[in-house]
Amino acid sequence: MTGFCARVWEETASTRDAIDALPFVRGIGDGSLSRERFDYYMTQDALYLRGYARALASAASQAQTSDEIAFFAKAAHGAIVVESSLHEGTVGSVGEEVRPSPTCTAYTSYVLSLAHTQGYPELVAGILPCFWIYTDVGERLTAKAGDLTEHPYGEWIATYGDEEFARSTEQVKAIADRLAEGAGEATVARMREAFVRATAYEWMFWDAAWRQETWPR
Ligand SMILES: Cc1ncc(CN)c(N)n1
Repeated sequence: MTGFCARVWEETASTRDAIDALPFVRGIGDGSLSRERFDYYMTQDALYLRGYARALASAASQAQTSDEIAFFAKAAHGAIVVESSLHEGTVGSVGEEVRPSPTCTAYTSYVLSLAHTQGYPELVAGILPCFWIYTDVGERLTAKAGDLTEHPYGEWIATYGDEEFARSTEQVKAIADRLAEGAGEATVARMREAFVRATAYEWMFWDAAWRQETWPR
């Protein structure tokens, strides 16, 4: 692996180690996570996916090739329909009365700010950790858990350990590498910043779920 993705993956190694060490992630893996914490996470994640799907749709509108337009449009549909159905199966339909947590608000606002205030390369770089971190965690948890049929979070682990999801991740990585190759130094620096920040938000999102974060009253 060479190029932009290899560099930012290396650069975020400590954040990724910290993700693996999170009690929430360990608890999903060994099944010890409380239902209450998992339901909090799934509810917030359903809200996150609505914002994230908008960012993917924006990437589709900014893409310059038919393949990339189709890829991001399909990914937006997948986030809002396929992934959200996993959430609905767990916590039901999340209504307007549920408030996004501070971290959920911050992460979705951040990816949407990339969509509206930066260029397509920065947006792709900011969208990538959502694919790559979940593939990475999903593959490791799948390998560790073995047979998922009796696992309390088996459906969640199988969704992100899935080969189709991993193929989508590879496609976004290839797009990011291609965009970085053709971009100037300043754009690549902003792409790097977007990738690093979104990776940190992935850590924060699981940590917030563990704490069942709320707004100050
Ligand atoms: C916060 C978050 N990041 C990533 C994913 C995987 N699409 C997700 N469902 N939620």
